[in-house]
Amino acid sequence: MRIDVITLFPEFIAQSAALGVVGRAQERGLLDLHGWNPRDHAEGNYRRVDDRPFGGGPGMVMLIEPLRAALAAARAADPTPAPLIYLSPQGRPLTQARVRELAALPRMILLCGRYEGVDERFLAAEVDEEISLGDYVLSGGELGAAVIVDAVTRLQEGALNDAESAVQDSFEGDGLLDCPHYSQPASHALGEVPEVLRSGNHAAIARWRRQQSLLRTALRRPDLLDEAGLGKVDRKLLDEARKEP
Ligand SMILES: Nc1nonc1C(=O)N1CCN(Cc2ccccn2)CC1
Repeated sequence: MRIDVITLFPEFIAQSAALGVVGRAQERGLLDLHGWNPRDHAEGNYRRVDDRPFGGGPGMVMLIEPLRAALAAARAADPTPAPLIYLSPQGRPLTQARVRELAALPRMILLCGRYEGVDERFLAAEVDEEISLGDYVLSGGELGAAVIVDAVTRLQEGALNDAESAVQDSFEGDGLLDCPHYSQPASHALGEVPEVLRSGNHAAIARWRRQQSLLRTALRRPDLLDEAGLGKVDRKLLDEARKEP
């Protein structure tokens, strides 16, 4: 998969993608990541990329022409069609379902806004989709871009080893929250490891983990439970867990 990121801080994107799974995916040729800085395409001595908003008000707005030139350079670098996705609070909140759809694309171009945003004429003319990381205010779109790069790269074939795939599946597979996890020591001042996890009874362990995921989801994210469409077995497990003291 190829991802192009239009950003005033391409080094941030490169550094955030250099580590762990994403760094390994780049080494394996599973991810082809490119940064495009509008400032490299800005005219004049000061290479302006922003200016004051018409109508007054605080902050600055990113100018059309440097963005158009950076986008043109990105598209000229590779003929593969790609949607232009703008990270913004006005976008659709990012979900794992959308991540899965994006991960299936051959290429995408991510636009990271700074300041008060981008000239609306550029957005209207060029942006295919707006995605929000969540209902809070960041300093720019770069963190959102880094999140999308990470989340879609993890879904590229060959990006994860078996253990990492199992973790991904355990969280993503059924849309429930993960169960609690424990390791050494079995006994600690902070508490004991649940006996079932030390029983060696793999059926009982699987049942306990499923039940804990269901209970945790019911308590913390009942909205996810509704979406999960539980069957009879899961409902019975959850009812049993809810009755426990
Ligand atoms: N929440 C988020 N999920 O994605 N991005 C954000 C986010 O807060 N930001 C900060 C403002 N930037 C510039 C901006 C300002 C106003 C309108 C549109 N764009 C975009 C990125």
